[in-house]
Amino acid sequence: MSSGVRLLVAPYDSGHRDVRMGAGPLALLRAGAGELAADVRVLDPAGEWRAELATAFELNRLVAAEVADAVAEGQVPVLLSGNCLGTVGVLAGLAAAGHRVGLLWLDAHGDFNTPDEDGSGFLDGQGLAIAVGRCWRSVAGRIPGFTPLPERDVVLVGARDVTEAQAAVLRSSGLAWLPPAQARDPELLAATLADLAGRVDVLHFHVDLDVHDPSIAPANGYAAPDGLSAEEVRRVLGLAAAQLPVVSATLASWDPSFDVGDRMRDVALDLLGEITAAAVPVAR
Ligand SMILES: NC(=[NH2+])NCCC[C@H](N)C(=O)O
Repeated sequence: MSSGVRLLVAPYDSGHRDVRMGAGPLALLRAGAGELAADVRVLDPAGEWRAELATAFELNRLVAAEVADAVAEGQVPVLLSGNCLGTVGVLAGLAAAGHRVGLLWLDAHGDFNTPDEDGSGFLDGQGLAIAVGRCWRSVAGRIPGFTPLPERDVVLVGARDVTEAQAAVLRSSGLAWLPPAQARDPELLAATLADLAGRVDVLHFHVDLDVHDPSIAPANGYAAPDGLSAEEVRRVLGLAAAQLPVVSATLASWDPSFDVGDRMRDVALDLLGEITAAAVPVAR
């Protein structure tokens, strides 16, 4: 039995507080996200100066410290984040427990861009690339506990809004990429997760809410068609939890200004409830 969820709230998007996707975490908190948690911590970098790269990595250091502390207390860390990049901090914080961590990353995008190829200049589109050590290694290396995850320990689920160039990079990488059609195939999904379970001991469950189909409501300004239903996302969680202990989670990238009748908000809250029920504290 766990001593509960420690909910970490990182209300930033690209260094800006409580705007755009950075508004999602506090809106979820106002809608009751903290009710199932034993502890809620809102994270803010020290000082006044904010800059996209520096603030994002400072947040990651705060996340890593909180995650390490939560794990030491037998709690399950769950991060509500404006940016996907926050998962890098969660992975770093888990490291102290000494397990081989697998990463299940649900997203409409690959977030696998690297700076020299990324014409958009959007740091958060590089989050998964950072997690596996493809870029920003020096600043990521200053997150306590950070070590790049082996690509073969990553499963990317639901990514579909990818250019040909991005797809080529994903295909030639070591990670397993299941676009929506494959992600909807329970047997393929279970086999992919079973394969992962042969290599890792525990799992981090990462969800960019834009993995969902925008017919629910667009999760953010990057939403793309042919996404998963809320039920399909919950099924991914269920299949994952059947194979591996899910020891932490991230819900990221919900921009409330795109929501319609609070539908994506409620999908996020439901999923948070499912995560709270399914997750277990990492054994130490
Ligand atoms: N973390 C995110 N919100 N990522 C969205 C990235 C979108 C952008 N079009 C890309 O591929 O590169």
